[in-house]
Amino acid sequence: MKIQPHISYKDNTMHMEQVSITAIAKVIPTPFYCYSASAIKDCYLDYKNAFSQQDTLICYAVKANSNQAILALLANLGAGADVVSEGEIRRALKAGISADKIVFSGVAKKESEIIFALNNNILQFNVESEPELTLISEIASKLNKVAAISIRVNPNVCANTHAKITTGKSENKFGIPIAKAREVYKYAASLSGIKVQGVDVHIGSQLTDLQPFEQAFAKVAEFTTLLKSDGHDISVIDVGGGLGIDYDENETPPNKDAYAALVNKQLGHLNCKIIVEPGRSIVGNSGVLVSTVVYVKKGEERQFLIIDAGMNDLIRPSMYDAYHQIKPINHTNDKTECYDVVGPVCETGDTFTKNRALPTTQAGDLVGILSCGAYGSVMASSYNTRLAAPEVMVQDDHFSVIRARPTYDDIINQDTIPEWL
Ligand SMILES: Cc1ncc(COP(=O)(O)O)c(C=O)c1O
Ligand SMILES: N[C@@H](CCCC[NH3+])C(=O)O
Repeated sequence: MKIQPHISYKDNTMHMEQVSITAIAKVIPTPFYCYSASAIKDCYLDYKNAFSQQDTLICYAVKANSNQAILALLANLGAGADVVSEGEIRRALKAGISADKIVFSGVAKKESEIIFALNNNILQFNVESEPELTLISEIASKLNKVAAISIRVNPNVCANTHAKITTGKSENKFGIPIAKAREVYKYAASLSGIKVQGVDVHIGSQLTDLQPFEQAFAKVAEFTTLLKSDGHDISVIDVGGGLGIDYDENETPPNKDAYAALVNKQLGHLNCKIIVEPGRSIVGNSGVLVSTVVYVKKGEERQFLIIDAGMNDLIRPSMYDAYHQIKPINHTNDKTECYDVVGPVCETGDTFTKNRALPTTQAGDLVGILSCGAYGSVMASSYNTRLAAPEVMVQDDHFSVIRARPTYDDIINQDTIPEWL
């Protein structure tokens, strides 16, 4: 039985591609993240095919999952990168993504990061404010460099997603209000060390319908036409990321073909190079967080499945009330019971789901939390002095550890006790 393109049950055991997750858990203690290389590759190629009629660069949003193995896999396929820090630029370069395919987003680019990006000759800065523009101009002039820029416009569009991941409303910190952006382009064109080349927009993440994109892109199209009539040489439109995935079995977010067709319909006539910055829709459904049930605890009102993964490993449910499918790794029981699935962290919010019907489960059983490839391991912390879950990548019939579990010494020795104590 298939549960996701590269995840299925064979002999009642969950397999990722052809590898039994139980077999992995015999050698890697839980909790661990497990990713399918083929799932990532297929999602990237779906984008590539969807945009094959348009001059497009797919810049994977590194923040979604920045493991070097995933970046290298995407680099080998020709992907560029959307980055938001010097650290992510370093990761992308080290994985083999060339600088001329790197776009730098983010509201708080610091001087040192701008210097680093300019010295590495990245493709484009996505500028989010006037002070940032001034600073980039000053630094570029000093370094005798020219910074190619797009300005991220904020179209004030409702993305119909969770408030904490909505970025294109006027109350959000991102971008420059589209109504004010014309003046800012004029200012940008007057600055030394700046080459105005494009327009950028990103309205939020986990969008499950195309209508907000349509609204935003319509505004961007109209604005780009205006900029061109003002004499700006606009050759790039960066449409950001945000395409959602199916966390729930019943969800059917738009596919990449429909999304690409919309981009073409709204922006194709402008004859610009299109940059897309997908994160979640490339890696999200490739990953499972595998965990062991430590105890089954019967409370007065609830029954708790206490597992060895916590909110420090996967914060999405406690941070955004996010839904993730939870499945037994060994499906041996057709009877179901209702459980709250909780982790070991000393917070009531360390809850993955409440009152969910799951196959009857016992201590020692393995469970898989699905769709954890994006914004899972990258958002992990060592809260409660817990060791970061290792990461494993599967391809066909083999797997490799792509990030090992640190040791307690690794994390405890990061602290130093001042000698005066
Ligand atoms: C500027 C920018 N680009 C791309 C992304 C990637 O978004 P997603 O993972 O939803 O595709 C984000 C995250 O929301 C972002 O802030
Ligand atoms: N961290 C968010 C997505 C944020 C996207 C970054 N701008 C999530 O897990 O859904």
